[in-house]
Amino acid sequence: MDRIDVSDLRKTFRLKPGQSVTIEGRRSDRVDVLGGVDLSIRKGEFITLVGPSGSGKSVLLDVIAGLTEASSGVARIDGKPVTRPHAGTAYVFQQYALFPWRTALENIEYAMEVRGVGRRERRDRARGLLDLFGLGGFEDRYPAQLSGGMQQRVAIARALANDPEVLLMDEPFAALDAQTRDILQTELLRIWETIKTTVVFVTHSIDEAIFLADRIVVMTARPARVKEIIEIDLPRPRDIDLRNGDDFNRYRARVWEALRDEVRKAQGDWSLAARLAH
Ligand SMILES: Nc1ncnc2c1ncn2[C@@H]1O[C@H](COP(=O)(O)OP(=O)(O)OP(=O)(O)O)[C@@H](O)[C@H]1O
Repeated sequence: MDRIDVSDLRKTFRLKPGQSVTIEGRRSDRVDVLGGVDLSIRKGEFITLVGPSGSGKSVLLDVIAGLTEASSGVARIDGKPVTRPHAGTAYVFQQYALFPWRTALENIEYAMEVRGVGRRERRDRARGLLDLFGLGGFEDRYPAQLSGGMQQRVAIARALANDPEVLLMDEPFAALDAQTRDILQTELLRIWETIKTTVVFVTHSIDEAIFLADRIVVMTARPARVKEIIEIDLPRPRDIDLRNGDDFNRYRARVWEALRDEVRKAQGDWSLAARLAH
C-alpha cells in the first residue's frame, strides 16, 4: 500500500474582507492554490518537490500534515484520510523552530515528553540522536549557542525522535550556507538510509532535489498540479561528488526543462500583478 496518497486535492483561500489579488488581470478575493493534485508515495520513498515560488508546495505539505484543510479532494496516510495533525507525521521547517529556552537535548526530548515517554528513555534516545547527528557534547547548549547548521540538525533530530512514518521537510536547508547545506544533505541521506522513513522534501535547488530523491515531483505554477514525476536512478549511498557526473548533468537539464515554463508562467503572473498594482 502507498504510504501517502493524494487524490484530486484542491485548495482555495478566501481572502479577508477588503483584501484582493490580481490574477490574470482580474481582481479576485479568492486564490486557487492547489488545482487538483494527484500523487502516490510509496513507503520508505524519498520524494523531493520542486515548483515555482508561490505555487503551493508548502500548502500541499500543510494539508498532508493535517495543519490545513483541503477545499476538496483528500490526502491519505496509510489509507486513512488526514483530518488533523497525526503523531506519525513530523515536520521540519526552514526556520529551525527550536524552543530557545530549552537545551539541544531538551528540545529533542520535547516530542517524546508530549507522547508521555518516560524520562530515562527520553534522555537515552535524545542522546543517541544527538550522537547520530554528530552533536555529542553539545547537549547542554541552548539554540542561540549553536550555529545554523547545528540548530537544523537538532530540529531534524527532534522530528525523528518519535520514529515518524512520514517526515515532511519544507526547505529545511535554505537558510544555510552552501557548504553546510552539502554536509547536511549527505548526513540526512546517511540517516534516512538506516531509518527509511517516507520523506517529502520541498526545495528550490534542482541539485538538492536530484541528489536526495528517489523521485522528483515537479509542480506547475498556481493553481498547482503535478506536472511531471522524474525517477532518479542514481546509485545509493550517494556522495556529493555525484554532482560532477554526466548522469547528474542530464537530470539537471531534464528537471529544468520541466520547470522552466512553469517558472515563467509564475513570473508572468507576478509581473502582471505588479504592473497592475502601480
Ligand atoms: N492563509 C493563506 N491565505 C491566503 N493565501 C495563502 C495562505 N497561505 C498561502 N497562501 C497563498 O498560497 C500560495 C502558495 O503558497 P505556498 O507557500 O504554498 O507556496 P510555495 O510553493 O511553498 O512557495 P515558496 O516556494 O515561495 O515557498 C501563495 O500565493 C500564498 O500567498
